[in-house]
Amino acid sequence: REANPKKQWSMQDFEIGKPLGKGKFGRVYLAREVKSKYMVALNVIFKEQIEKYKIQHQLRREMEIQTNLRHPNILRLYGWFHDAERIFLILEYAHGGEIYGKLRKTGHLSENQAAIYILSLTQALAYCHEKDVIHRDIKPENLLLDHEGQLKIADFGWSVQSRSKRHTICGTLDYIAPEMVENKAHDYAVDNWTLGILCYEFLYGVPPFEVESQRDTFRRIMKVDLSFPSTTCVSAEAKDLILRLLVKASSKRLSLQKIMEHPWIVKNADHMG
Ligand SMILES: Nc1ncnc(NCCc2cnc(NC(=O)Nc3cccc(C(F)(F)F)c3)s2)c1Br
Repeated sequence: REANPKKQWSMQDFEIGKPLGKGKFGRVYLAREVKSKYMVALNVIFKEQIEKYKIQHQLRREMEIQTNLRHPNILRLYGWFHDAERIFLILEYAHGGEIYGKLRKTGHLSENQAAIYILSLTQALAYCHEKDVIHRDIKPENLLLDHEGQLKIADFGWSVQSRSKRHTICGTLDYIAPEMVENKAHDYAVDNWTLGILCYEFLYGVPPFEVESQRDTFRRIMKVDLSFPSTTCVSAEAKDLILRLLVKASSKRLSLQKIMEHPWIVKNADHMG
């Protein structure tokens, strides 16, 4: 069912329900589109916040990027509207809420569940990278679950259209210096690093470099100071995948394609995709 893209939406089209969570600059509510009775999530953003932090361009970029993305593991942005003081994002409603909640409740996920989520994330990121989109802010808070437990990447508020568009526009790549090419590769590889962080967090219940002070976390990341607590039993294959993703040299991180073929994924993700 495709929302009519041309339609001008307004508050009159929706009945507002319970709050679903706190957004960055406002709140998210469950809402029902009156005519179709379709359930959506309405993200209410206050204009004075957007103006205060001068992030109008980011919000506009999210809308442009999101309207072109269609993937089972990417939360849909159906449209938006605004009134005098607020902007409303009309979003796909993820009935299962944030993965964060599930992780906090269970402590850590089974290898099977973790592998299914990592495979879904990898497929969604492969799709984004094909469209020259880098999310850059993949974290448990931005990962939602639909009514079937399917993972949905949400909140492209920090994503960018990568520069590769400009390369192709200028036609030849012959004159691009290696560091420029490396730089492009570097852009994409941030999401691969994050997959390693998430894989660790799904299996151990905490991110690998979490320590009290921000400074120490930064130091541990730069040293890739990684250890696997023996308190939680995790397979050697899972550790192998994490070690191939948490690599300082961005070009040396396992590619999205190679993640999908990794023994731990092949063995544990029963390919729900
Ligand atoms: N159960 C649920 N089912 C569906 N959704 C839920 N929560 C909303 C998840 C989001 C998806 N997309 C988002 N996008 C933004 O927030 N964008 C945004 C907002 C302000 C400023 C900016 C910017 F200016 F910084 F770009 C960008 S939030 C929940 Br809980």
